[in-house]
This record gives sequence, C-alpha cells and structure tokens, in this order.
Amino acid sequence: MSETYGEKAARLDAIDELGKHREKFALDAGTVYLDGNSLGALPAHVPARMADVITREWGELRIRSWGESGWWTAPERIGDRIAPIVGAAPGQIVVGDSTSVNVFKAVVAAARLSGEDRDEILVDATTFPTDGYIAESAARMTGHRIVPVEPAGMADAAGPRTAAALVNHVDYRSGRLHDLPGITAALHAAGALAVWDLCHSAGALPVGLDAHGVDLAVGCTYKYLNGGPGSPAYLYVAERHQNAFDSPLPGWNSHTDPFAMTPGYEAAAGAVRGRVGTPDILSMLALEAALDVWDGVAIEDVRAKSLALTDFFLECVRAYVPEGRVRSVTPDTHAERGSQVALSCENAPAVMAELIRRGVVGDLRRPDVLRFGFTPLYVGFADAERAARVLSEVLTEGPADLAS
Ligand SMILES: Cc1ncc(COP(=O)(O)O)c(C=O)c1O
Ligand SMILES: Nc1c(O)cccc1C(=O)C[C@H](N)C(=O)O
Repeated sequence: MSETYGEKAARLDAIDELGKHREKFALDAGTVYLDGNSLGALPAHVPARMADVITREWGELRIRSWGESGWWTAPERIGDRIAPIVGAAPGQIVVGDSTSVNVFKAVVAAARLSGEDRDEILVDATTFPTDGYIAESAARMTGHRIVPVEPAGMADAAGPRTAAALVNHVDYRSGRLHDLPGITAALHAAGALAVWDLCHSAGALPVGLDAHGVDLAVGCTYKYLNGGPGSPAYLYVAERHQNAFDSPLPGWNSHTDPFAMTPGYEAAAGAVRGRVGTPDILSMLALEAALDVWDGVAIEDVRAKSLALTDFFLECVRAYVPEGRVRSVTPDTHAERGSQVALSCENAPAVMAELIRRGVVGDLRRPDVLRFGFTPLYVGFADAERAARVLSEVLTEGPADLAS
C-alpha cells in the first residue's frame, strides 16, 4: 500500500532538522499558522525579555539606559544582527522607522546618487502599494518621473535616463520570487542603481545583498523575522555608497555628534547616517530578542525547508482539492518561488473565513487570492497536510454561503 499524505508528512517531519525550532515559538497545537508572511509568531522568550526592559531598564535605570542598556546604539547593533540573514557584511544596515519611510529614504537617496542626466525611476508595476505611493511622491520632490515596469521587464527598460529601480524581491500577492542578481546586474549595466524591498524574502530565503552588489535595500521585520506587530524596519546602504548617501530625513540621530546639538548638520559616517529621530526602543528591543531564534540557523537550510514545504502543500492541494476549485498563482519553478503559496478561488473571502474558523490561519488578498505563508522555523509538514485537507473540506462541504 502506498504512503498516505499524512504518513508522508510524519516521515518528513521526523527527519526535519529545523523542526526543533518550533518549540521556541508561542504556538498552539489546534492552529496551523500560515500567516507569518504578514505577522510572524511570537518567540516564546520575548515576553520575559520585555518585562526586564520595562521594569528594570526603563523602570529602574530610566534615562541611564540610553547608555548603560545600549539603547542609543540599538539601531545599528540590531542592523548587524539582521545583516547575515540577508547576506550583508556588518556596518551597512540600520534598523528604525517603517518600511514606507525607508523606501522614501532609499528612493530619494538613489535619485541623489545618480547623475543629473538621469531623470526616470523604474518602479515594480506589481509592487506592494506603499512602495509605489512613496516612490511617486519622492520622484515629484527630486524632479524624476516614475516608469512602472514589471520586474521581468526591468532589464530591457533600464537605459541611459534611468537613475534607479525599486523592485520587490518577492511579490506579496503571488509569492513570485524575482531575479535579484540578474535585475541588479542589468541595472548596473545601464548605469542605474538597484533598490530592493526585501519584506517577503528576508528570513525566508538567501538574499545575498553584498554578493550581488545591491545598492540600497529596505525591509520589514514583522514577517519572517518575527519582530512583532509594527516592529521597526531596516535600511541597507552598501558601504561604497555610504559617504555619498544624502538622506532626505537628516534627523539629529544621524548627526555625527547628536549631543553637540549644533544648528549645522554634519552627517555621521556609516549606517548611522540612515537614522532619523529617537528610536522606538520597546519595539526595537523586542525585535532584538526575537532575532535570537536565528542563532545557529543557516538561511540556506531555511530555504531548503521552505521549498520542500511549499512543494508538499501544493502536492496535497492537487491530491485533495477537487479539480478546478483552486488555481495556484505561485510559480512551480523553485527559482521563481518565495515562501508562500497563493491560490486563487471563487468566494475566496468566505473560504478564508471558514479556514480560519477551522484553525487554518492564512489570509486573503482581495478579490480572490488565498495566501498561505510557510515560515520554516515553526511550520511543519503535518501543518501543510492539514491545511490542504481542511481547504478541501471547506471547498466540498460548506459553509452555506460558499454555494452561492
Ligand atoms: C513588500 C512590502 N513593502 C512594504 C510593506 C509595508 O510597509 P510598512 O512597514 O511601512 O507598513 C509591506 C507589508 O506591509 C510589504 O509587503
Ligand atoms: N503590516 C501589516 C499590518 O500592519 C496589518 C496587516 C497586514 C500587514 C502586512 O504586513 C501586509 C503584508 N505586507 C502583505 O503582504 O500584504
């Protein structure tokens, strides 16, 4: 008798080297959590660390903590913790602000770094909306014009007038992984800068920022880096650009001597130049603690498990779900797949609501996309099998409003 999918899941979980990391997270056995591509799960040790930050560092040490507890240098210290996960050498990443704000810094800085004869900025036409909104405003301020281009067309679109391109590494709807090395190389060949949004790739797959010569990058930390709701984002400025990096938000935290409090601005050296104002210490220190789960974890292993999980989920969906009820909009090819599977289906809002009611938590992107995010540090093969099985049950038996 051939192996059932449940048996296969148990076999794969038994040999999964990353499976042991699941116990580091606050998860309940009754729920399959497949929404780490929106909000990562809570690492179980973070509440105790935050209790110490609040009661001792804030409550007892108060103002002394800016120095004694390392609060002041947290943005660059935590940047250096994120660096190996995205393939960057130390000193190039600073944590703070939202992704949206860092997109603004990066796009304006890229425009200012490029030659005056270059007057266009290419923007991923399929981008998560905030990047497009911000880039449009940034371009109006710098006197550039925005050219929307699909990532696959970036190489052909880049030319002598292109200052920079802003591209999403993994598409938030389809889960498609774009060719960061190839697009970056093509932009450079055209004399343009490459600015990447890593929200859906950092912590899910190797990015190789330094290896591929990326110029600037931004990303959030509340998805695969598990930093918590609204945890601060980050900005990468390649070392070769740091001296010329001209921030459009040169707040006092990016001054070479902030406590001199002089009227004249003098930019700090290094990643610190990307800072703006007082960092949100509580969120930042929750993120710092959350990053402990990465100790001893290789991103290549995370990638291998992510692909195995999404392969297996798709295999179970094909086996369980009646023909024609869902269509995967996520590429089958590994080289083009991030760490989520997106399925388009009829009545998607009702389907996702019922999945969540039955303990399978994904999310919906209107009008018709069901998203299932696979975070390899805490999602297992049995989760993938159960999610596909419950999806099939929902699609075949109810609820009543699905029949409409
Ligand atoms: C690709 C991408 N960029 C940016 C954002 C959001 O930016 P912010 O952190 O400013 O809300 C998200 C998700 O919210 C995203 O998926
Ligand atoms: N940042 C979010 C939020 O504050 C509330 C709800 C969802 C989000 C998200 O991160 C959405 C996510 N970027 C997406 O891929 O759609």
